[in-house]
Amino acid sequence: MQFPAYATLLTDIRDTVLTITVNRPDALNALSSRVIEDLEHCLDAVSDVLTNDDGAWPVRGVIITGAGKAFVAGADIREMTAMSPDDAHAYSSRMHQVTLAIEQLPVPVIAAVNGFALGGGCELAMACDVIYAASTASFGQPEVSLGLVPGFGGSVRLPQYVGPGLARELLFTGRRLDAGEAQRAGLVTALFDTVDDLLDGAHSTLALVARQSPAAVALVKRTLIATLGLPTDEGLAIEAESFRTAFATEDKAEGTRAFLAKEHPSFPGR
Ligand SMILES: CCCCCCCCCCCCC[C@H](O)CC(=O)SCCNC(=O)CCNC(=O)[C@H](O)C(C)(C)COP(=O)(O)OP(=O)(O)OC[C@H]1O[C@@H](n2cnc3c(N)ncnc32)[C@H](O)[C@@H]1OP(=O)(O)O
Repeated sequence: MQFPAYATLLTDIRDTVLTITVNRPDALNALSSRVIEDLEHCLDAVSDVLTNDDGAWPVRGVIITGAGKAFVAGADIREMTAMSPDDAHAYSSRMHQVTLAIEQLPVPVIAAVNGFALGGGCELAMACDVIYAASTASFGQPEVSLGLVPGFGGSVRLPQYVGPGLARELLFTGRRLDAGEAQRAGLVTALFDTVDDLLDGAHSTLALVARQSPAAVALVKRTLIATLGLPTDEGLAIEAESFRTAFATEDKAEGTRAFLAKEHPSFPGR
């Protein structure tokens, strides 16, 4: 799978794992209009390749990380100074579509947070399926210190990650969490000493995913997102439908066959 050269992103595919690196280190990878456009195009390209039904899965997992000492230090404050309220609403809506595009990718997306994940950076990480962090990472939603409020999903996703009480404290104070506090709060799933260990850890997790049924992994991601926050009975009804869907897949036939034959499955991917 080939990607065009993006002005603000680096892309690299290794062993079916696509790594997307936000690459504006001089501005701590701040989300400019150009970064947003590049993210939209890159995610569209991945989605186009993965939403066919030929069973080909050139990408089984995605890592999003940042170049230099930041993951993403938020929306570009320079660009926002001249932004009108209507433009701000339009960009917020565009960024919401970026988060939804990440959620709709049929493969797991790991945010490998290597440094500052603030404002839109923390929100980008929370749109991913799992957040891994290096000990150098920090998180926060400092929008109130700029006279702003979150515009990239933080008001919705932060309470889902850390609970309503801590989310309120973080959004009201704008204070940061270091990597350890972020892990204890449930925002970070795994903590690594160095950025190299962080990226290796994310690759290792996605290598384990790549050994599983692509169709089942895509289906369970879809189910997790569809049921998030629903009343239990409604969530269970969606799960039952997903269970039905799995039984119609070639992967289910292969997975159950291989187990009984005491073989490793060779999943068709559909
Ligand atoms: C017209 C089109 C506009 C499209 C763009 C806007 C899209 C809007 C989309 C909406 C969705 C986003 C909504 C989000 O919820 C809102 C936000 O994210 S608000 C911003 C939140 N982030 C912050 O407040 C962090 C700001 N940065 C800092 O506090 C500090 O930089 C730091 C991270 C603590 C690091 O401090 P230092 O180590 O001292 O480093 P410097 O401060 O010197 O920074 C180095 C260099 O980077 C520049 N920079 C840092 N952060 C940003 C930023 N967010 N935007 C722009 N530039 C940034 C900083 O100015 C320095 O540059 P230099 O002075 O060297 O030129």
